[in-house]
Amino acid sequence: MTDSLFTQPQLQDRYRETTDPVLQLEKINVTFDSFRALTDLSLSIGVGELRCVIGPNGAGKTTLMDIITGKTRPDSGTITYDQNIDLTGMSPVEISRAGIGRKFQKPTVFEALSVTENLEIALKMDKSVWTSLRARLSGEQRDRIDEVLLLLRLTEHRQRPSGLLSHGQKQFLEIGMLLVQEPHLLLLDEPAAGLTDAETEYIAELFRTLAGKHSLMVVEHDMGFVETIADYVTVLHQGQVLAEGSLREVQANEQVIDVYLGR
Ligand SMILES: Nc1ncnc2c1ncn2[C@@H]1O[C@H](COP(=O)(O)OP(=O)(O)OP(=O)(O)O)[C@@H](O)[C@H]1O
Repeated sequence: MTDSLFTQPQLQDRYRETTDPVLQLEKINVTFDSFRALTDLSLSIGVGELRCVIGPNGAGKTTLMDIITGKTRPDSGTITYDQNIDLTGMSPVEISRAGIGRKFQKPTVFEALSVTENLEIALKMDKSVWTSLRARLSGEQRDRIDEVLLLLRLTEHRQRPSGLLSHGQKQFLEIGMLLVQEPHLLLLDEPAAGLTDAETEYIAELFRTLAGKHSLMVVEHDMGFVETIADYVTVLHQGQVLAEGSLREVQANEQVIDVYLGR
């Protein structure tokens, strides 16, 4: 089922290998007043990779997502998406249209609207809420919504006002709102926060399914969840990359143990 939804190749896909970077950050610096939130940060994420970013509070994880999505402008450095798109001068809307979707930690669904209506709005991000609700969906768009409802286990709740969903269902709906837009790169901030064990297990399985067809960058504190999903982990500390590698490798790193994992 996911195959038909997530294999809409872009023209350049056939020239890409999974080792090619979908996102490259080089020497990014971000300063708030005189505080250095990111310092000379360089990071590369491969096509189809599932990357986890971990690190203590204040390490710069949210700021990292903010500069990728255009919410915050870096003072210096370059951000290259899909090998030749320079994100540094683009607006958040342009970046989203280029294929980068972001899910914030707190669900931000339209609570008065039904589950399906939320997905319809997400499909037509370029229109206002009411215009998009009145606009007719194509058959293909309806199919895509149905597939996402099924994938996120929301089919039987499709007519319910979203405000009546559980916290986990709202998180799933928001992930669905990203998926209907078919992003190439998904940025997810603590997607497992507040989920039940069963929901966490399902979301881990879902992310593993999405990886390969999408690239994912997941910021997460729950090490059990990171262990289940991550191929490769980046540890941030004080706005810099402290370590990178498999979870086992970074867990064995003395500096990572000192500043984040504890002894
Ligand atoms: N707009 C801002 N103005 C001033 N300082 C900021 C601003 N945004 C972030 N900071 C500071 O930058 C540092 C990095 O913050 P950031 O939110 O990116 O960290 P984080 O790793 O996401 O932390 P957490 O795990 O607590 O969410 C923090 O010390 C924070 O106080």
